[in-house]
Amino acid sequence: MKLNINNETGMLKSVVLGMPHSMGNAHTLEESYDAKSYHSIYNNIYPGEEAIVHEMTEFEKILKKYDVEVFRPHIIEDYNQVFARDVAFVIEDKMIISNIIPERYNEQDAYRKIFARVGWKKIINLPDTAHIEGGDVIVWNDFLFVGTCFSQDYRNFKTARTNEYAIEVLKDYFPKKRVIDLELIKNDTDPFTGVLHLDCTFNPVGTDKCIIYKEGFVDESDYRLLLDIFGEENCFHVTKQEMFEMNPNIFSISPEIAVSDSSFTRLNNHLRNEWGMTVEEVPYREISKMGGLLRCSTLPLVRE
Ligand SMILES: NC(=[NH2+])NCCC[C@H](N)C(=O)O
Repeated sequence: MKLNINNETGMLKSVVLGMPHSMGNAHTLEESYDAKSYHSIYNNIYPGEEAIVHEMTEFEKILKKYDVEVFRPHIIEDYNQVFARDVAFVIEDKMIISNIIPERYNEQDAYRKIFARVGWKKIINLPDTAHIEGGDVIVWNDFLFVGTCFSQDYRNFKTARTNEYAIEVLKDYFPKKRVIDLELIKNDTDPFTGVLHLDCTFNPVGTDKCIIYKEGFVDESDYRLLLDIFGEENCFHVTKQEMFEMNPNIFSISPEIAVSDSSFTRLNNHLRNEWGMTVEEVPYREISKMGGLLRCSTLPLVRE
């Protein structure tokens, strides 16, 4: 397989979709490692497997409808494998294996066959202390946007998944990319305040547009920079409630086609009516309760 990812929206050819089966029981509050799951466990609304299987099956149908080749990780018993995005990520023709949070280490085992297809020459392993997850990495042509946490107490946050060292290493591997680090607000228990990954607060769509939540950024100047890059009129601003519902985390099949949650009325109308896009709607409310959505469930391998 020849990997090829230069941006977020090029015509999708191959993708890994996470695995809903045998996801195990809900964690305890103490064991949870993202604010949205914490909130769901606390309120006794953490989803069951049947609902998750249904939602991912609906998503897969849309991918197949557009002739996308869909790979799946193999099933690890009683282990949540819904969010393929974070396990590894592709930049150009290289696959970088994430140094993911320890609670999710085992997920990588299930990708052995996929890694073998990619071939070791195209795989980059990072030094152990370079922490990074695919949800924090957004490739956008010459730009590489990376969500991070520079705070002193980085290690105290389970929701801080990407550190400065990983960004430095990425710069060495991709010297031609303009790497933009974006510091994100972290909070392990309040999903209305903290953002887990960059793709929970910002996501490009089309060829020159994006969805963005201002309060996800520590520095307003980072938010302003993104507005400058995309142009104010090309940015769809989401509210706090919409961020909580995970509106930024939709998934593009091409510059013209996005897969979105059927409950995102304001966003979907905007994509269709203002930006002329085709929006494929899938039910994804239950998955959203585990801290990710459509982008998080995928790991794109080839885009045209
Ligand atoms: N790219 C993403 N935003 N992924 C969401 C992952 C959610 C998962 N519960 C975690 O905490 O790791």
